[in-house]
Amino acid sequence: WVIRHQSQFQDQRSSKKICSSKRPTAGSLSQQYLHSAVISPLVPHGDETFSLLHHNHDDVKVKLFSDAYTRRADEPDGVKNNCLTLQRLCQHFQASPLDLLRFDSAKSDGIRGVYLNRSARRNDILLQLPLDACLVDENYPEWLSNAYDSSQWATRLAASWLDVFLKSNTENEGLHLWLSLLPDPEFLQASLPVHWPEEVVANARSTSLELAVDTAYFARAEAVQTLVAGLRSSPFSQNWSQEEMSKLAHRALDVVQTRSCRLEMERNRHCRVLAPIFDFINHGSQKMKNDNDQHVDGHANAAFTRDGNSLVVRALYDLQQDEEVLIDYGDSARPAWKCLLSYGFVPRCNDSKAEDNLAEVYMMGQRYEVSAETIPVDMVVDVAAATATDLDAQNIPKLPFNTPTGPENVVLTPEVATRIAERCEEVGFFMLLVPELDSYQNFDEEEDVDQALASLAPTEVLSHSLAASLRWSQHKVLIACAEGLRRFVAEEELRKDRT
Ligand SMILES: C[S@@+](CC[C@H](N)C(=O)[O-])C[C@H]1O[C@@H](n2cnc3c(N)ncnc32)[C@H](O)[C@@H]1O
Repeated sequence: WVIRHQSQFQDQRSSKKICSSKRPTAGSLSQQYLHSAVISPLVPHGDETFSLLHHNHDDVKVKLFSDAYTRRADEPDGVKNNCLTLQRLCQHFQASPLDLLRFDSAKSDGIRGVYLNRSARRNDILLQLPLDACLVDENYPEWLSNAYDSSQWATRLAASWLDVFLKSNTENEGLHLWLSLLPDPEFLQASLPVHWPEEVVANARSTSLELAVDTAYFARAEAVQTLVAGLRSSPFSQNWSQEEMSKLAHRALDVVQTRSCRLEMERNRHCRVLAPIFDFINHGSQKMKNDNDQHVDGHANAAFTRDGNSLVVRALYDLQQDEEVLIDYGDSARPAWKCLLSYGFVPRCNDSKAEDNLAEVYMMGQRYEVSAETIPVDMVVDVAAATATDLDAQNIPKLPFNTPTGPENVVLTPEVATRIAERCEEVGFFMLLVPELDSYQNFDEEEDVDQALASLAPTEVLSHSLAASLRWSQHKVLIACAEGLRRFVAEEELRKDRT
């Protein structure tokens, strides 16, 4: 069992302990929700990642959603064939190989991605794309001012995207085709928590997400302001009202947020890039392994680098024909709340080796984050202080610590482990309950929750489902954590009996 520093997986801000001001305290937490809760129909079944297609309350809307997201209604004629579409993009952008990849949708959840037309060997080049074909944050349009700060790369890249988007009717056929294949703007927007109403963000039950959304909200407002000011002085200004310009700016930032990557350049320089074709590759975690340390379905099987003036994607292993190409999106895709914030989806994390994910637990008014295999030192210390008054130091087992800076003098007693396990189970159960019902508009407590969900627009179904997915993913972490702690307690008791 690993006790880790609270900050091991987190950024500085979210690693701070937060006294619960907004949320109910530990004692009242489950009581309050149990009181009015019913089991959520949005909770996924089995071990599958949550899929909208499993949502059986509004099949029509959900179907509509999946079509709209994977294929634009105005997709140009003659490019229905997935292989040909990608091949045409490769020709336009001088990418190679020409015919190795195709677009396809996963059978399980309908999510579009890039698949192999034939097998590939480890280290083979799956995609080589000239950087000239990409939008690079350094080459932003002249009409953008006030965005020279390095932290404003998203604003610069969004300006480049807007420039291409607004000119796309007259110029470059390849860019036009690429733009026509991008996700439907409304659904893209609905997938990103920065656009969600406060109560939907709260329904995901992650304080880290709530705090990060607050920060992202203000950063977004600033970026939109800069882009709109730029657009006003651009050649396109006369065509758009203020409201339309701000909507466009949001759309550009959504595209950049979910589809750009960071590339290391020469002399320790790096830049942010929006790379057509490459931007259709989905995320798989490099850390997804089973108990025997073998890779499982959905793990990353490719990686990208800059090679001279190209962006190059190579196979990490020997790959089969029809396999989906997956790259690891990096730190912004873990833990799950951060992936939701950044990319608008909740990643599949396997439970037994869930190094990728964390779940929050409030205990005694403090917030902690546990993973399936680790708990923070602070949590152990705080719970021990609250639990034990006369512990016999002789009987306290010393534990191995995997962290080099591990606090060797902190011990996890069976008593403390049991308290934490109980709390994890309690919060884990709470994650399965429907959030405050009044967040579903027009919901009368007497009515069935199905009815309230049926009244949601398709985009609202998406945001509510994603919030439910994050609750589900936290539930799995909490239950795995509790199971691990219970195992530890059982082993300790056995050991005590033997001695
Ligand atoms: C770089 S794009 C990848 C291509 C995208 N699927 C498409 O159809 O345009 C990133 C977006 O794809 C989706 N995505 C990527 N990896 C995913 C995954 N493992 N599970 C679910 N959605 C994923 C998310 O919507 C994300 O914002």
